[in-house]
Amino acid sequence: MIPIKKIRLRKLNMALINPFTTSFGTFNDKQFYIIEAEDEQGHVGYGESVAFTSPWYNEETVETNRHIIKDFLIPALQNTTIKHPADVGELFKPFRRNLMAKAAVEGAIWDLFAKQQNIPLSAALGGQMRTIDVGVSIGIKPSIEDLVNTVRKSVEQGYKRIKIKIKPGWDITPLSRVREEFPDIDMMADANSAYTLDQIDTLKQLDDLNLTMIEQPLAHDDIIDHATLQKAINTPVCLDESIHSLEDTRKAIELGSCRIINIKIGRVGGLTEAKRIHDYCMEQGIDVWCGGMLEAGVGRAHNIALTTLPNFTLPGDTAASSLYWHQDIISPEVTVQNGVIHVPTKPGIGFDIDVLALEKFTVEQEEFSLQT
Ligand SMILES: O=C(O)CCC(=O)C1=CC=C[C@@H](O)[C@@H]1C(=O)O
Ligand SMILES: [Mg+2]
Repeated sequence: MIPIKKIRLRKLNMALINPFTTSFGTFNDKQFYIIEAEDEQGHVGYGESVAFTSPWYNEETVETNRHIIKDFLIPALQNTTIKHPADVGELFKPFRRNLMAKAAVEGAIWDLFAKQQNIPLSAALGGQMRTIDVGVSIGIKPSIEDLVNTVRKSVEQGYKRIKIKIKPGWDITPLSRVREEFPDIDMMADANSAYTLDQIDTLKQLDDLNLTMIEQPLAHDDIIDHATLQKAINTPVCLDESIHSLEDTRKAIELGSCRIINIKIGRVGGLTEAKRIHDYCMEQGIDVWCGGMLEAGVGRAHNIALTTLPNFTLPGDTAASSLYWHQDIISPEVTVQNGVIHVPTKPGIGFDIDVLALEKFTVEQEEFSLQT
């Protein structure tokens, strides 16, 4: 039984070190919710929502998070006995989608559970890896030289994999230049659904670049055209936005839509579903890696715990805090030594919360008492 006395919603606003460009424009800072679940003994579990302030990645926003968590998810937890964090997903099933809101609340309960059991979150999930390999994600750059210099810096920092964002008009030429400069690096491209099958000839040219994968080249809600594309190219297709559940995963694999899956805890509704997808992909021989959503330290810590599961065979996007934040909300911050993160062994997410930083970045907070 996981007794929860109160749940706190904190809206944070943190300035990004590097602006993040999406189809909605460029973000210079990130607003997001941290969820705190506290028990009678004073243990506090932390979860982080990865929703942005605009619905460019999926249908959720910071504001929809508040509405769904306050008006549906917390009331669903009232007068309910939660025996294990895996029960939370079942409880939230009647509410459609809003997976990032669900994942943030479930994540706080997973962290609280692990702290109550006095075990690391990684152990609670069944993970055993003591170190994890990580890569970096590089956005669209103003020039090819700028891209090459950014790749060089990341390689010198020892990152195990370089992910480069592409779009029509910024694809084969910049990638070829990087490959020319760095013939042996583990390089992948992320298209964020910028292509259609009309550009299949361009996508076929990726096969000359020895990429480890092309991530989400086609529509965000497609697995049919991705299956057509995967049959036409040798480069493994990796799905991100198309996969929201174990069921989506099963269908994509049956159709041959991909050979790799980027698992993001927020996109699939939480750690329980993320673990189910991991386990199914392991049975089916599909490699997985843990994607990033520009998380602060709490979300980063959850990603690290998940990535200790055995089928996370490919470097993920959980890079060091210092690539994103002037100051993170955890202590110590996430650091990367030669492309490797050492998994924390303390109970729960394994990092302390930097309470002063948390307060400094909190722009709003609400607290709800729970009868569980
Ligand atoms: O957290 C990171 O550094 C990775 C961020 C990142 O690459 C992405 C975040 C959200 C959507 C995409 O733009 C992209 C991705 O495809 O994972
Ligand atoms: Mg992606």
